[in-house]
Amino acid sequence: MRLVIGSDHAGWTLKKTVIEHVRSLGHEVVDAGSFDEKPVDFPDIARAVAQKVTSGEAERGIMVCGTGVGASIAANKMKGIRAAVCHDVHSAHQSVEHDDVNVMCIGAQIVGPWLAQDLISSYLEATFSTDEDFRRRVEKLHAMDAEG
Ligand SMILES: O=C(CO)[C@H](O)[C@H](O)[C@H](O)COP(=O)(O)O
Repeated sequence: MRLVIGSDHAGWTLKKTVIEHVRSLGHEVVDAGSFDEKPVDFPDIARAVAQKVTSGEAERGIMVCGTGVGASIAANKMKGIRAAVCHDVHSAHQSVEHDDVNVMCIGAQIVGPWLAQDLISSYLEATFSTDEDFRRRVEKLHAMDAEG
């Protein structure tokens, strides 16, 4: 899978671990920044991550900020994005299986590198269910996007 991965300054250190882990699982990474510890506004990086997902340049995204909250709010402003903060393994895979989440957000001030790697493995192994209930619900999310 091709993934776009971004962070703000608060997530920058964890992003390096995330990228290494994703590559070790055999996935391709597009690095959307940030590239150092200089303060950067999370909406700018979340926008770049979201655009690479909605354009098809990447299949899914991962965003790391301090809490994951700002990143998920920002990414969800973009049409076609279903972003979620996932700090437990169950949410990391169910968010894809049931909700077709395409940007997972992690808070570097909340989870350590080992849990982050488990979250990412669960997220990447999961696929969207073919169950019609889940498909119908996500169709309703698409309809909400279209309403603006
Ligand atoms: O967690 C975040 C947004 O939800 C950000 O990554 C920042 O950590 C948070 O906004 C605090 O900002 P600061 O510039 O790092 O003090």
